[in-house]
Amino acid sequence: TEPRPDVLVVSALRPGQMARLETLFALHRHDRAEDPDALLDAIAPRIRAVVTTGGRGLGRDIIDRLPGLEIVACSAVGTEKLDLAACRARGIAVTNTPDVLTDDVADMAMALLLMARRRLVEGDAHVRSGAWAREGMFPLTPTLTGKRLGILGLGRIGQAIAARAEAFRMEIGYVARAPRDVPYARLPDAEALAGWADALVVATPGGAGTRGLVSAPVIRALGPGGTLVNISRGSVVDEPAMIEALASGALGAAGLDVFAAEPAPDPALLALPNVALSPHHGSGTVETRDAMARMVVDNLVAHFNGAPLISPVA
Ligand SMILES: O=C(O)C(=O)[C@@H](O)[C@H](O)[C@H](O)CO
Repeated sequence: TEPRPDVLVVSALRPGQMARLETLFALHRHDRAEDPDALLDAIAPRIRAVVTTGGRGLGRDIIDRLPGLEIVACSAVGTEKLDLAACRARGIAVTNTPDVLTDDVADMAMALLLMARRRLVEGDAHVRSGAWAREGMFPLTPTLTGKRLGILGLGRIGQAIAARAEAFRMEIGYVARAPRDVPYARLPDAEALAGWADALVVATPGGAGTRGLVSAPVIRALGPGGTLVNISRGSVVDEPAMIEALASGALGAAGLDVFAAEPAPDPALLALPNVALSPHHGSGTVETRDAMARMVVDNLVAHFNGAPLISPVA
């Protein structure tokens, strides 16, 4: 029988799919190694595939030490922490896990929009602290119904957010590199979209191409009554400018699932009352993470069977 291909696990998948990997491949646990360097020294020439996650990624430091690497399978849709250029240069295939997480991430966007705009975190505290009985009713908040939602990036997740916002009877506008076949207003750039919208959701990929796209002028254009939601990557937003605007009232509120520094965001952000926070959990459901893990293993099986990959990264 053919020896099982050697696979390096840089970041583990859900338990069920790890068990499946164990049966299909010879696993080498870089993520558990006491001395990962020594492990690589011992097995590097044999490694044909790497398993990783979006948060961990994979850099040249490891890629360059694996002469026989054929495929990198990543459990995430966002691949900005993978050195795609290094993979492309060597013809190494890369796969990610789109589609299976779209609904959960879109739900998270709507949840953060409601939490921030209806001030649900503060309202929860108003009840728990006894302030409701002591001080009376919580202040009124702005509504969502009939308001304008601007979506920055109308890809799969952006469109799923739009579908949900329609159910909330919001008017939708968007910015995208190319016009989409959708019944929404297309605005020329982020600043115009922020000026048009009551709430702005960031749904672009991360990486160099979108770094600081939500700049200080964009945040100013969204304004004191505006709500900013980010379920993409912290790098897309000029975070110091956002913190300043939230503190001064130049920006009304924000709902954030991603940050410039994870897992320890800027303490100034954590102290602001008009921000709803979530620990990069957009895809954080059992069902979705299991589906993402399954997709990683399915891609590896397809690769080693010489079949087309399920979700190759272009
Ligand atoms: O898919 C993505 O791009 C994500 O951000 C999340 O679904 C991942 O869970 C995260 O990258 C951690 O691996």
